[in-house]
Amino acid sequence: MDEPKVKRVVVAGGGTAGWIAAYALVKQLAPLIEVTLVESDEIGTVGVGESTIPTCRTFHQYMGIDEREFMRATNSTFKLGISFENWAAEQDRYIHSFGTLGHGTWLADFHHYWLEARRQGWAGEIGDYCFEHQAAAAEKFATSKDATINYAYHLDATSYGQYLRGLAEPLGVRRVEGKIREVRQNAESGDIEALLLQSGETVEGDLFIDCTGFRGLLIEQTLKAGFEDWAEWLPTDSALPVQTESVGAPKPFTRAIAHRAGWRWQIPLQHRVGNGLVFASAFMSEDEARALLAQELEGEPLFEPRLIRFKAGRRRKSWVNNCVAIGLSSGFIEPLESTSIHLIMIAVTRLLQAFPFRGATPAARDRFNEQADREIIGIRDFIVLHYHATERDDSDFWRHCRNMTIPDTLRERIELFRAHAHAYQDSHDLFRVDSWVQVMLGQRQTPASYHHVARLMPEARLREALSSLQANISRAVAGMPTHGEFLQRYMAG
Ligand SMILES: Cc1cc2nc3c(=O)[nH]c(=O)nc-3n(C[C@H](O)[C@H](O)[C@H](O)COP(=O)(O)OP(=O)(O)OC[C@H]3O[C@@H](n4cnc5c(N)ncnc54)[C@H](O)[C@@H]3O)c2cc1C
Repeated sequence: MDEPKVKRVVVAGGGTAGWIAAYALVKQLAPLIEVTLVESDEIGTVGVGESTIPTCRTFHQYMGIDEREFMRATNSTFKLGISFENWAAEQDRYIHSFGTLGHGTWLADFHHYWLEARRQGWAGEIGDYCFEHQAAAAEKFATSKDATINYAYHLDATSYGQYLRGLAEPLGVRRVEGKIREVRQNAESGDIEALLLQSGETVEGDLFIDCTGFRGLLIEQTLKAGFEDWAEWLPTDSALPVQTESVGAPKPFTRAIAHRAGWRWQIPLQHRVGNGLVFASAFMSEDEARALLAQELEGEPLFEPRLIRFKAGRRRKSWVNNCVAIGLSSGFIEPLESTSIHLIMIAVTRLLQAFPFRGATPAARDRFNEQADREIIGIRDFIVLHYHATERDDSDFWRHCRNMTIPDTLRERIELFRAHAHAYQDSHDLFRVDSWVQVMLGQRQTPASYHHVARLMPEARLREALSSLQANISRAVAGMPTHGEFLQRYMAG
């Protein structure tokens, strides 16, 4: 085989996206490629992004990351899902867990049988039939060789970048500190040839990964990929993150607590809690948001919250010429279901699988962009569901969300669920049927009917199946340590 044409890879940006990309590229493809990362200490990183989903574990396994070492370095805790509070109605709560709901059949998923049991009047809540859900509700956690538990992490974003840097540099990633002043393109092809830094240094490359965050220095400012704005469906556009001291034992779930113009998060780490208020500036001023956050914080703040403005939407193309945008430069939905780090990891995985050793072809770029589009659209719909399917009527913000026109793709899903309890996961969808069901039910979407096969099951058999499942899960959860106890033991091990 002839020598690869694409050998010098330049990663622009050293936030979570930049260091994930740099580490993965060098770990998997060196010495076929050389990786240089350019980051600016003066600009810094967005500094948030601390809640993940279980795909993070798979990615870490591919990358040979040791769980204990990573958790120690990033003060991580375990996460079993998200507790949604005040979403469907004030004082309401449900958990979207990472678990599987009961056991369905090939004809009908579990929730159809559960709906029949509810009709008969004796079934518990849907979460009673899910191990991760019950464990989260009881604030328990344990991993063991005998039983699987589906989990993710809460991590310290700054330490995570530093940890990955510590893995990447010994493998050969060259880090250049400095501000990119100009991007040099080939006059004919438009391909990027080099980054010119303020120091006068020039960093040349064959393939450029734009991880410069919201500014999209290469993909947008240089290559004009275009941005599709989703503000009509996702009205929040501002966040006030702040860290506080821990109060109490860390919970094995993220809290997403809705307020009158958005929501706030609580992410427990080993050494502190990450908090933040997300709000829609059209419905709440910065001063009001600061006052609300200060009033609701549970621990002592470790610094003054700083305002982050963002735009929900996606880059029209993530891969243009010889530049691939990964991370916030490729789009941002909003952090409600903790999907951004997943999108970084999946984009890096796709890039590794389709690495353009002989130069980027239009077919490779189209395939990459098509996959990225489909996935982010599926996530967008899932997030919009939380805002739109609500009974809240207590503020202009919630009335706007209830009444807004939603994407057709989501409207069809909601109609299907309401009419037939039908939920599905398309091949490009990140979220499984169990996730759609938990959120649909949590947002009080009551199906008018369900698969009649559930009615064919004799009541005694259905009762026996559900009761023993619930009892087995409860027994297992009762025997588990609390999340705090397990964490302490695991970190000491
Ligand atoms: C409020 C909020 C909450 C979030 N919560 C979550 C969450 O819970 N879970 C989750 O998965 N995601 C979350 N995210 C998203 C997550 O923060 C990002 O996906 C992640 O941090 C990756 O960011 P990034 O690396 O793309 O950009 P950044 O962190 O902004 O990094 C950009 C990098 O580019 C460099 N750079 C920029 N311009 C130049 C230049 N001219 N010269 C040199 N270097 C330059 C910067 O110095 C920096 O190193 C959240 C985002 C927000 C806004």
